Amino acid sequence: MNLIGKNAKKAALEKVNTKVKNKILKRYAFLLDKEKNSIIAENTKDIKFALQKGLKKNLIDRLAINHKKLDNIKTSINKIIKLKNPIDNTLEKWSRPNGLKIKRVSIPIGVIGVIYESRPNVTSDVASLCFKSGNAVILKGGSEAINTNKILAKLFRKALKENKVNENFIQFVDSKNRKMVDYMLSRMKDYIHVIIPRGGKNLVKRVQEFSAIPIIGHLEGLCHTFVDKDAELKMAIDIIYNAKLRNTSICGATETILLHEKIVKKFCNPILKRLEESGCKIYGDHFLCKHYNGKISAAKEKDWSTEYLAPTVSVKTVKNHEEAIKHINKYGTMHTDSIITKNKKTAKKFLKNVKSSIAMHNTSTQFADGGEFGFGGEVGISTNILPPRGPVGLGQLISYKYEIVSNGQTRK
Ligand SMILES: NC(=O)C1=CN([C@@H]2O[C@H](COP(=O)(O)OP(=O)(O)OC[C@H]3O[C@@H](n4cnc5c(N)ncnc54)[C@H](OP(=O)(O)O)[C@@H]3O)[C@@H](O)[C@H]2O)C=CC1
Ligand SMILES: N[C@@H](CCC(=O)OP(=O)(O)O)C(=O)O
Repeated sequence: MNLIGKNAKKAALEKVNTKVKNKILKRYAFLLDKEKNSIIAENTKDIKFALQKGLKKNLIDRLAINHKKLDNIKTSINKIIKLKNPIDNTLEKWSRPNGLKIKRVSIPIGVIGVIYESRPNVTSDVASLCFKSGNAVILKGGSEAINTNKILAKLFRKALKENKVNENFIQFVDSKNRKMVDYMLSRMKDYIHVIIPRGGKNLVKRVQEFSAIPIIGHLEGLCHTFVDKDAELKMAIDIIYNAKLRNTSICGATETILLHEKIVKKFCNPILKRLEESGCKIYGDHFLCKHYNGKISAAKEKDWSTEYLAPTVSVKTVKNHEEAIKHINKYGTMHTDSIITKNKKTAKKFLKNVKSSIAMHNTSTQFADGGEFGFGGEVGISTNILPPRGPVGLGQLISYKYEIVSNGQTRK
C-alpha cells in the first residue's frame, strides 16, 4: 500500500497536456472495445462467485457487464473527452488599489483514494474523471467486482504506457481484504490528499472511525419526495412512480414519501395504488393506514431512517411544508429531496430550507446523477456539508490557488 501511495504521489506531480489526456482517454475507449470479450470473461468469474455467495438479484445486476453497459462506459468516456480541461483556468481575477493583481486558478487536488461498491462502470468513470482533472487515483472497488475492476484498470494503465505517461496515475488495490481500507484511511495521509468513500452505513461508520484523511463522503441516499397541498395529482403520481421505482437500487431513489395532511384522503389512493400495482411494499403512518384502501403495513420509527434500495417505501403525513422540511432535515442524508407543488412560494421555502445537496421542485430524485447534470459522468453524489456537494464530476475534482502579481509592492 505504501508503494502504491508513493507511486501515486509521484504521478500526480506530472503535468500532462489536454491533448495527450484526450488521446489517452480515446485509446482507453478503444482498448475497452478491443478487449470486450476478455472483460466479459473476467466479469463472468465475478458473477459466478457472487451467485455462489448468494448475492441478491439487484446486486448481481449492478455487478454485471454486458455489451450494452460497455457501450455506455465508452459513451461516458467520449463525453469526458469533449469536456473542457478543468485545470489552469482563471476562476476569478481582480486588482487591488495598491496595484496587486490577484487571480484564483484551478489546480488538481493531487492523489484521490476512492472506495466504492461493486459496480464496475465506477472504475472506468472515476479513472477517466480523475485523470482528465490531473489527479492520480487509487481505486478500491467492491470485492465482488475484483476481476472486472482489475482488467478495467489494467487497460487504462496500458493506454497511459502506450502514450509514455506515468501508468501510476491509475492504480488499483488488488485485494478483497478490508484491512486495506483501514490502512488507506489511517496510515496513508502522507500520500492521499482526499478519500472519497462511496457506499452505505457500514462504510460510513468505518470512515468516521478511522479516517485521518479529509473525505468527500458519497454516502447513503435517504431521499424524500414531499407532495404539498398545492400539488397537481397527475404530476405527483408520475413523479413518485419514477422517483421510487425507475431504479430502486440507486442512491437517488426516493425512500420516503411525505404527504400534506390536506390532500392525504384524495391523493393517497391514486399515488400509492400505482406503486402497489407495480410490486412496491408500503409502510405508512396510522393516518395512511386508515385512508389507504390497498395493502399497507404500519411504519415503525426505524422506517424513517431506512434506505431500502428495493421496491419498498415509507409514507408519512405531515401538517405542512415546515414539518416536511423538519422531517427531511432530521432523517435525510443531505443527498436529494424534492417537493411537488404548484405554489412557487412554498417551493422556494422548501428549496432554501432543506439541507440536501440537491433540492428539487416538481421533479424526480432519480435525476441525482452527474450524467443527467451534463457532467459527462460522476464519481458519485457528495453528501458532504463542505463543497463539493451533489454530483462530483470534472469541475468538482479540483482545488485552487491564488496567483498574485505585483510590481515590487510592499505592505504598509
Ligand atoms: N452518494 C453516492 O454517490 C452513492 C451512494 N451509494 C450508497 O452505497 C450503498 C450501497 O452500496 P453497498 O454495496 O452497500 O456499499 P458498501 O458500503 O457495502 O460497500 C462500498 C465499499 O466499501 C467497502 N466497505 C464497506 N464496509 C466496509 C468496512 N466496514 N470496512 C472496510 N471496507 C468497507 C466495500 O468493501 P467490500 O467489497 O469488502 O464490501 C466496498 O468497497 C447505499 O447506501 C447507497 O446509497 C452508492 C452509490 C453512490
Ligand atoms: N448516480 C447514478 C447511480 C449511482 C448509484 O447509486 O449507484 P449504485 O448504488 O451502485 O447502484 C445514477 O443515477 O445512475
